[in-house]
Amino acid sequence: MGILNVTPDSFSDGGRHAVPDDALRHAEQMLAEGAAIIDVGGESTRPGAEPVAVQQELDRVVPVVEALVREFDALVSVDTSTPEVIQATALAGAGMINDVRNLRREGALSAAVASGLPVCLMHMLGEPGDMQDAPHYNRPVEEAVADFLAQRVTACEAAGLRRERMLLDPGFGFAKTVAHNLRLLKQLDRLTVLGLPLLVGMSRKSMIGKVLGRPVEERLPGGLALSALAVERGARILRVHDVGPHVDAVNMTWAVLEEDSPHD
Ligand SMILES: Nc1nc2[nH]c(S[C@@H](C(=O)O)c3ccccc3)nc2c(=O)[nH]1
Repeated sequence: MGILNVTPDSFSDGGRHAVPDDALRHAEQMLAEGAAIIDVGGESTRPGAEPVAVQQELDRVVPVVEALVREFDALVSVDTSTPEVIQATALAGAGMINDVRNLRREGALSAAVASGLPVCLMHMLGEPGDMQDAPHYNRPVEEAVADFLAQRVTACEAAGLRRERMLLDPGFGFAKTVAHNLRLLKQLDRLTVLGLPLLVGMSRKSMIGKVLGRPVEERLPGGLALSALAVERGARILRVHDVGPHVDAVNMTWAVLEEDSPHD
């Protein structure tokens, strides 16, 4: 899953129905490098960011989804928590909803159910603005995350979302310390018991920066190690910036995991 950030300053004419060519070129590059999914999102998850106005998010995201579906026939995932954006992008041909707030916004869950699209349910406590204020769990974090996700699956199922339309994501970096993130990856296989595909997003995140002391532009080697470990422990979708290198890391990991010739 290649990350496509569509921020207001990437538009030439203030964002009114313009599709930034650099967004399309970036998506084309990621698809050429082997991305199966393009994740289109505004900056709604940046900690402390002021909430984006609905119309502004629509103007920013819908034209890009339309262009990606038209130009590349790619599976387009939409990174949004806004019901109107879920509805509009589903109509525009989006193939998946990626809401880091777990459809908790008023109307989001019903919009997701009505869209019939697959939904990624991700663990996060609180909101991006305050989630990193000394996150604390009074039990092993992987148990807290597994229980949270199991509860979200049940709640979404009760609202009409079919289980085979759900993906799970432990939410690396959301309301977690570095130790929480490392332990969550070490125990990632425990989430596979829920029987749903796992999506993970660790690319360029501070968990890499804090362990290796690397700035965000030098975190690819650390990220590749995490991708290999995540696949080995059951992840099936990796949300990344540098698609090509992660495709190689995943293919290398699969070559090892699938090797089963007992002898030459
Ligand atoms: N499903 C899924 N969606 C995601 N969206 C993101 S935004 C994140 C980033 O660093 O990319 C981020 C976090 C905080 C501020 C800015 C950007 N992370 C994930 C993830 O881990 N899983």
